[in-house]
Amino acid sequence: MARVVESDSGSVGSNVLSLDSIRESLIRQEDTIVFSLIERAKFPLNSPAFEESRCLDSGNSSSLTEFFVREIEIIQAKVGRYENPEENPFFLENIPHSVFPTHKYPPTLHPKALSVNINKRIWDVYFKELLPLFVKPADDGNYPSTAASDLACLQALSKRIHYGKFVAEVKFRDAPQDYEPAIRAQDTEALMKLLTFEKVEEMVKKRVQNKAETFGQEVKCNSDSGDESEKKYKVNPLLVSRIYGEWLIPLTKLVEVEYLLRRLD
Ligand SMILES: O=C(O)C(=O)C[C@]1(C(=O)O)C=C[C@@H](O)C=C1
Repeated sequence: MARVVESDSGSVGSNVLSLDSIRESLIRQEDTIVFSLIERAKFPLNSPAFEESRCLDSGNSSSLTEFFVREIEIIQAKVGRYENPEENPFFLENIPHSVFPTHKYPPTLHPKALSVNINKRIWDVYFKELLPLFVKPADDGNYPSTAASDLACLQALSKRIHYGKFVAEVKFRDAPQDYEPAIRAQDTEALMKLLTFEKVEEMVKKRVQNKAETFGQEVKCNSDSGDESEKKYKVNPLLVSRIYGEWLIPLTKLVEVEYLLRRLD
């Protein structure tokens, strides 16, 4: 098995995969996710930005955040973002082709991978369930910066969750004899059982808690580190662990199952 070319951004650049290399990438992505949550916590909820249709463009009814994400995705598509199988747009329907020659990514995934996109669900989960947990319930009117921060979170979460396609592919290649019967039977429960490693999940949750403690602690100017119990964090580390345990890991597993169900098509 397993020669893997991995870039510093933690992305997979070869069609030869291993579970270790994929997990390394997920670990690197934790940094991006934890930092993006910490950055978002600078702003209050600012719910009118994503709840109210405020667009003044004729014939266009969308929230400021939706408008912002759509427009940014268009420009990012034009420079080739979505040629990369690790990236999945939120607004698929208006994604243009790249206007530059693009890198030819090795065809690592089954072609049906393209049809696995749960960004609508991620959008709803993020705004309705996650965001209210870690930002102040207030409105300071600073919607453009808030929307930019939301986009950073959404893209980091979406990439992590859709990485489930790569995890599933490598698990399938490592043990096709185990996965094929469950895929042929379209047995989601059996697939879920096969791909679950509870010990790994526990490690992930503990590690992201540690990262949130390390990256998000308030740094004092004197060398006296003081009483541990007085330490303050920009985002509650236990909450970051919970976000992984209750949302990110289950959604990643959902993507794994959805991908596997199509793997023999
Ligand atoms: O590392 C794996 O094997 C994965 O499938 C990823 C992941 C996760 O989301 O972190 C999901 C399912 C496993 O139970 C363990 C971890």
